[in-house]
Amino acid sequence: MSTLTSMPAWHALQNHAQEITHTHLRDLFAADDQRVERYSASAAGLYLDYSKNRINDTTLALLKQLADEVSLPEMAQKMFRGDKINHTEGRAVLHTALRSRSDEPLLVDGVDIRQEIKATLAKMKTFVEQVQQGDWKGHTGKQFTDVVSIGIGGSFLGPKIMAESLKPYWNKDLKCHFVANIDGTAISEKLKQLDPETTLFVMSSKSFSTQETLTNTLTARDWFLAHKLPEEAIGQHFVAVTSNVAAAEAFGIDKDNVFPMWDWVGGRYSMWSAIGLPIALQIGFDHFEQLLEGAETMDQHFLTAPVESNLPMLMGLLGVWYTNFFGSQSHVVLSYDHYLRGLPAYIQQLDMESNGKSVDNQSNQVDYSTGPVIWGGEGTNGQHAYHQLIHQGTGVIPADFILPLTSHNPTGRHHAMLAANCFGQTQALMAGKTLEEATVELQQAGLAEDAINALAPHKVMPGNKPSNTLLMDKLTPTTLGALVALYEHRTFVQGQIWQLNSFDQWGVELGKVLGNSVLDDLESATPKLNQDGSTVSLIKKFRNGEI
Ligand SMILES: O=P(O)(O)OC[C@H]1O[C@](O)(CO)[C@@H](O)[C@@H]1O
Repeated sequence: MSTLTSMPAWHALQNHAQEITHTHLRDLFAADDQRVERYSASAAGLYLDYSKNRINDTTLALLKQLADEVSLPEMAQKMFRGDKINHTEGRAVLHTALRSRSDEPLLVDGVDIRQEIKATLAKMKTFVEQVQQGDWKGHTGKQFTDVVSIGIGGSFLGPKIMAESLKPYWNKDLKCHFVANIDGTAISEKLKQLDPETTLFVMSSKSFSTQETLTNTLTARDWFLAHKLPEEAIGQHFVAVTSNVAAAEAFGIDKDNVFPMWDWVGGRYSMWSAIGLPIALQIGFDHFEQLLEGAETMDQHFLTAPVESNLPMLMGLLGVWYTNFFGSQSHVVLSYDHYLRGLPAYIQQLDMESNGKSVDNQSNQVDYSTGPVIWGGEGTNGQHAYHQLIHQGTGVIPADFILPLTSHNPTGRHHAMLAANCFGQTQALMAGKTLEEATVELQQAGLAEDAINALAPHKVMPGNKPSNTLLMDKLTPTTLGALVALYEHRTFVQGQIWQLNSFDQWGVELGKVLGNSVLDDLESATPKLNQDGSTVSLIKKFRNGEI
């Protein structure tokens, strides 16, 4: 038995789950007209209603006890102060420092990283302003109209989704595009739309060794030079963001055009660093700073608020409650805002790359479930698709509903209808529809008894399906920064409970290595073909160009 599953709080939660599983959320609401007041909290411009969860005061007390037994508050302090909690890579985890305005020195290996962060932000600000004002132009003297950000994983999804989410704040004279995939179609389709004279490329790679990013950058460079622009123009049109400045220089990027980042920032936590340069180019540096400010406010809330009102703690602990005591294997994130349609994919990367692990911090195989599948999409679209499974499927799929109260595009009754659908879904998931209610409905519709008996069970909605509702006044850089930081800390909370290192990602490495050996076999005149039968057969089909 692992340390976690032998903790007193874990046992108490197991027993408590047996009891509460017989209680319906409907009854909990009926018994307590103050339930939403008691089970809601606000911070950093966000309001969390967690009353539609299968919890009572005992649940919360036991989850808090579990957090204490795994020393969660101390672990959070360790992360913020720069202890090397990413122990498998020997690295500190300091994305929080990127958005902190504190002047107190923060040392990593004897270096005060506050100064490096400040200097990099200043360099970003100058660059963004130069591009916006046309002081940094293309080689032929034309102002930039397009930015192509080339990167993948954490060096892609954060910038892309934040830029997309903040469209109302865009600098209208500049359009950021994003290319990640090694599929040549991605970059080819993008380049077809662009004029090299007015295009700026930002190459983002923490390691500066990622196959997709290096290859796409070389393709972009070839395209650029093929348009009769000289080699010496590269310096004006290509900049890089990396922690490996030497490799960027060796690749041909001018040293002055390299924006540094550091190994104490995980890729999926890096949009707050210079990896966020495309965001700053798209929305302006002031708005980028507001994004950081929103995140910093959430950081302080996470560090200081008691568990009962601590949004990341509550959301993280509730996730553990369902994963480990109700057998939930997935968690759905539903954005009721078109601009936030990409957020579920961002949280998917953040959470699944962080907590998709099965070996604990003591290097033992875990004997409990860890990170669930994170998925989701945009409301109301999902209501006409996968919500069916959430309502009437066999498992428990906890859901987060996210809604800004004010739209950036007030249009007739649209926003009220959007909100009504959002709230209505949480109500339906919670309350459901009983057999008696379904029967009465069908009787009122005039159906015969046999038909009612056959149909009514299909119309039963079990309800008792948990959800959180997250509201904000409006989607702004500040509230978005707080929202993303909330999910980062939620991921941290769960990783700590599960005793995982949420900051490495060894699992993706094997695929990269094998991919390279397969590539040799696809291209070599004398392939080794020493893989398994299936892989060899696939390689041969590719080489022959026919199935
Ligand atoms: O920024 P890099 O070093 O190019 O890495 C890109 C991504 O690749 C990964 O290492 C996983 O493949 C991510 O963690 C990272 O964000």
